[in-house]
Amino acid sequence: MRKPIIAGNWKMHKTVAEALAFARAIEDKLPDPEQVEAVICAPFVTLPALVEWAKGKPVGIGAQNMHFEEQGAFTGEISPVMLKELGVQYVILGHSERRQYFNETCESVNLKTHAAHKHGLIPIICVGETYEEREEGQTKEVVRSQVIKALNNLTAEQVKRSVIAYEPVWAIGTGQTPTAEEAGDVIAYIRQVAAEQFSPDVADAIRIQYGGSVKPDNIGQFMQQADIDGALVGGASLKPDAFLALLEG
Ligand SMILES: O=C(CO)COP(=O)(O)O
Repeated sequence: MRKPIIAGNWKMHKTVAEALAFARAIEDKLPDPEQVEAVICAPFVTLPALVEWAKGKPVGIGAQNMHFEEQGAFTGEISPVMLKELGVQYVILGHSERRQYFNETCESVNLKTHAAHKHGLIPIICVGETYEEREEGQTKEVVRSQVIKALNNLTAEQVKRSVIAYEPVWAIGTGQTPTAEEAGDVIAYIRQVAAEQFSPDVADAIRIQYGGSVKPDNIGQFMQQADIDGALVGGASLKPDAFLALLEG
């Protein structure tokens, strides 16, 4: 059985003070970790305070990006070693905003995925088609290529520990979503790609989230799809009540 994983992606929101105010507002209301894995992916500068706060609580803390090298002359970058030392457990890789604005490529996502596993971080690997690609009927082709490249040369055990987030680019921050059935269909296809690239056993273990305009009032329909194992949520994860409602499904 795959445990659902609901992750908030705060993007470039919240100062340390705001992050801690959020943390205090949810800390007594977090759900049973046997039922759902709750994760907050926050800006780098808030991670030390959030990791400290999260100790012993049923919530994991993640970063939103990292470099693939352990150290070096990469001004402005953060390495997996630095995240690991802090006690960060997850890292979002290949988010469409990073692909669009910060030159992230399928090749760098693959290097980062290997680096994440080397340092014991769980990668949340984002894939998804643009509006134009969807209009041209290329959704599955695009997603297939992104998944195969991201997972290239990983071991079966590493893939099983990875999380994939299917985030159609046109659904991010727009209030538009595919239907739950459409999202479920693409996610089932991603599982099929993982079965071909690795094995049915690996495909059965890897968790695949849906992301893109997920809110408390629509998460239930996505979670009802057999192949959808959770959600990666932007805007709606910023408010304590909404985040708690998302965790309740
Ligand atoms: O990009 C997203 C999560 O990574 C989705 O953002 P929204 O939930 O704000 O659409």
